[in-house]
Amino acid sequence: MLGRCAARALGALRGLREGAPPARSPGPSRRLLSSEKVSDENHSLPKPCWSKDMRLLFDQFMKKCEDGSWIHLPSYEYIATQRSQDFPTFIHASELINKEKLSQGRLFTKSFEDGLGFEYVMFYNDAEKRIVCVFQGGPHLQGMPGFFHGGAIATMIDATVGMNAIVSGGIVMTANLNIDFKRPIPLCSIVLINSQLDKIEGRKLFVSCNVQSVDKKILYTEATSLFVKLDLEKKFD
Ligand SMILES: CCCCCCCCCCCCCCCC(=O)SCCNC(=O)CCNC(=O)[C@H](O)C(C)(C)COP(=O)(O)OP(=O)(O)OC[C@H]1O[C@@H](n2cnc3c(N)ncnc32)[C@H](O)[C@@H]1OP(=O)(O)O
Repeated sequence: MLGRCAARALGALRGLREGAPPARSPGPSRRLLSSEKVSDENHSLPKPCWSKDMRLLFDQFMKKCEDGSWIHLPSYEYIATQRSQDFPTFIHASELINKEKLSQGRLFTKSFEDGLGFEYVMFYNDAEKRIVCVFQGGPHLQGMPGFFHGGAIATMIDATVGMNAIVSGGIVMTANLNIDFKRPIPLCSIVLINSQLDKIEGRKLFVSCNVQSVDKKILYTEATSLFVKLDLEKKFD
């Protein structure tokens, strides 16, 4: 059975609608703060740009979801801020945030054309409080020729441990992220990001992770992180 936090966070990720379809859906466009129309497409479903191996891993994890021990997490390009009722103070009280610009906000990892940047899908195990992210990085994530940029790896790590913290604890922000880059990751390869919630102390959530090759023979990266649950009474300005 999912914990309350996880269920709420998952509900938020699904558009804050109980029972909203997690599947790819051509459904109605969302209306953000401006009149701009945006897509409701769930990007965590197979696309033509996914490699055969990525698709295979997706199918394997979807199989694990059948008994309910794993959950396939949806992901969207846009977070409709007026629906993010869990952090109204944080989003709406700050005079620093230009509402028109906010309406154009787009999740960083979803701002590349299909196949060129971050292609990924995450699976969550509530009993073990962990997430596995299957990540296929595209050619526009290059750093040293032939390898992924360290910032791109850090981004995917932050997204994965961040999601682990959100589904485990609610609305959090990254306070600290330590990364050991042990081996360069070949450009366009597929890797597994294994994230684990280690402990919760008050508002602090400690999450660790590693990045491995699909056959688990190569340990590319290790990381530890601290997420702090937002104090919704505080103003960030
Ligand atoms: C509706 C749902 C929608 C969901 C939608 C999902 C969308 C899909 C998202 C995918 C996932 C993306 C994940 C990306 C996540 C980011 O990228 S977040 C962006 C980067 N992070 C930031 O910009 C955060 C900037 N920092 C801050 O705003 C504030 O420092 C924080 C982190 C909120 C903490 O501030 P605060 O609430 O005032 O906390 P504070 O009282 O100072 O400290 C609380 C405790 O934490 C400790 N602490 C704080 N900072 C540190 C630190 N750096 N080191 C060690 N200890 C620390 C303090 O010592 C204190 O400890 P105790 O005394 O309680 O033992």
